[in-house]
Amino acid sequence: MNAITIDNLNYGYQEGEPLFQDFQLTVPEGQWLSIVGHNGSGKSTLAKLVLGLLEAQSGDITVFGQELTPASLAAVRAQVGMVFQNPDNQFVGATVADDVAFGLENRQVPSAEMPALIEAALQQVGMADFADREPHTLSGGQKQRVALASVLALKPKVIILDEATAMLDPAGKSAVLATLQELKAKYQDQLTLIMITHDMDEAALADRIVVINDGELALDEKPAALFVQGAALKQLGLDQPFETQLQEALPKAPQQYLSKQELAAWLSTLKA
Ligand SMILES: Nc1ncnc2c1ncn2[C@@H]1O[C@H](COP(=O)(O)OP(=O)(O)OP(=O)(O)O)[C@@H](O)[C@H]1O
Repeated sequence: MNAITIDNLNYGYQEGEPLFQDFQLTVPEGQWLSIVGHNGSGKSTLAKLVLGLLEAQSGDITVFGQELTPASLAAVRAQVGMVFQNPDNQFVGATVADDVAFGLENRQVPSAEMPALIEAALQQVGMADFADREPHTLSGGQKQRVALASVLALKPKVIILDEATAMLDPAGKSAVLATLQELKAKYQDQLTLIMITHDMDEAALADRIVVINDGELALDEKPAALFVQGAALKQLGLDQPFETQLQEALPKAPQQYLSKQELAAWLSTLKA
């Protein structure tokens, strides 16, 4: 089954200025998809269209077989969670636990069931010990993990992360990405991840990367196949990952794509 199908999507913010024209994208259930593209290419707009925060001028968006319409909006949103870029704009609760509770209350989960659900969600992101903390006392990475817990508590089948690590320091970013990897390992095909990012190291974690360029799907590849396309990426305003640039600058390096770990292993075989 497909998690998301976007068919012949047409959307523009202004009349006569289309951003997406007959746009197509299918995301199979359980896939980890990265969406990359230069600033203003349409990535966030696409996420907002899938969540029904924006309404397409025409075309169909289907989430697990259910077409997105005003009538199905609530049912579709129940399946799709979203984590945004700014960790400070995502909190409504006075404490971490209150914040996770907020979404559950909206879903009218009986209050007797809430403590266990909150505890389980916080545990999954390694934040169970912070339940009573005020969100403003957390680091950026911790805040994003709580935002993820608030989404997870609602048991979504799809999580969209829109530049969710962009404002984090390296440690915060690593913690969020490690959490995502753990979640994916745990839920496997039960969880579809769509990660909008500028960061190629982050995109490398996905099963598949699509490059959006001015509302068009420019490239659609597995990470290893995308990263060797340096010239095409440059033309689309993107860089290869650092290790791929390094590999290509080394005259004797293997010609095929090497991950960071594989390149390090190859470098360590070289004699001084
Ligand atoms: N509310 C809006 N009203 C009018 N135009 C908008 C609005 N939001 C975005 N746009 C325009 O639509 C285009 C796509 O923007 P979008 O935010 O989807 O791109 P993006 O790929 O997510 O960019 P970034 O990487 O900078 O977040 C841009 O040209 C942007 O200026």
